[in-house]
Amino acid sequence: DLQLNYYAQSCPNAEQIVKQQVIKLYNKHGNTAISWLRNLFHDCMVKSCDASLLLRTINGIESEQESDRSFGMRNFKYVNTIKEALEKECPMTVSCADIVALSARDGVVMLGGPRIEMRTGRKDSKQSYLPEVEKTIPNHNDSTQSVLSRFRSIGIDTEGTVALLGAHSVGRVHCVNLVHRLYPTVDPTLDPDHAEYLKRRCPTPDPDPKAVLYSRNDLQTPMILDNNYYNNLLKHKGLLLVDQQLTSDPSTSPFVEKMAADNGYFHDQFARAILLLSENNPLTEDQGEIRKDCRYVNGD
Ligand code: HEM
Ligand SMILES: [Ca+2]
Ligand SMILES: [Ca+2]
Repeated sequence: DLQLNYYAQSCPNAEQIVKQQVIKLYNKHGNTAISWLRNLFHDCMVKSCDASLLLRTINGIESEQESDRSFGMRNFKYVNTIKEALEKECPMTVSCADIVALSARDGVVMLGGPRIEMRTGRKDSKQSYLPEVEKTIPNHNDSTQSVLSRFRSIGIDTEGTVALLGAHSVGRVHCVNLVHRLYPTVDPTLDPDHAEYLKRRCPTPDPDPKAVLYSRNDLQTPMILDNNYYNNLLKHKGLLLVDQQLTSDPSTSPFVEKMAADNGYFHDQFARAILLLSENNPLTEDQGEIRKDCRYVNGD
């Protein structure tokens, strides 16, 4: 079972080492902290927080990273940096799944978000579940009700789901995920001035998917996990349809308004929901393994 400080005996410095690495990486590449947060969502939502996301395509394994839903994910190579630091101190002891969880927790702190007390003891999967990704991770233009039902299926309520989408207070969106709101006509739920700005960022209706054209989610505080996301939604400056629609669905709009007015309330709800997400269906003792390299299952 998951417990606080699971590695107290087996690797007493484990959590400290993850934190040190997250800080070091943040100081070199600030956006690694953003990646750790998105990794938690994409790993924990698919089956379990089991590092299934981190496996590469090889030997019959089809990586979840190859799904369209994983578009834009970055910095996977720096997970290995964290793992290597742990292997040096305690070989084969700390799971990649716990690295996903703890790095997200520490990344959130670097981004000015809440401190979250997380339990550990997750095991790593022996599979990556590529076909499951589209069944569990919503698409950027799904309806609010379909998004809510996916989160509800892993025990996260409406308030928690609205808070989790506040992760889009940091990071970026590539033009391929935006242009349908700009061309041929501008989505009427998008602020016209913001639409002009986005058209300058994304000048053509069919961007090359390999091109790096993108816009930042939150122009005011792009690197801070704050409630400015909700203020942007109220100003019709949400980038994805799933973002903007939170203001028009009567089941979510009251929470958007409350979170826009109160950053402390947003942080409390965000912390609560991240905890639920991070404890979705963990693998226990005999169901998984501790990978030596987060990219590959252990060889025999
Ligand atoms: C309805 C649910 C969600 C959908 C459809 C969704 C979709 C997306 C899309 C399309 C992008 C932009 C990818 C790109 O173009 O590069 C993105 C970025 C991001 N998402 Fe979500 N997301 C959802 C929920 C979440 C949740 C729950 C979290 C974390 C708790 C999260 C964290 C992030 C982060 C941090 C980024 C920025 C990544 C970066 O800049 O590298 N998202 N999301
Ligand atoms: Ca997983
Ligand atoms: Ca922000």
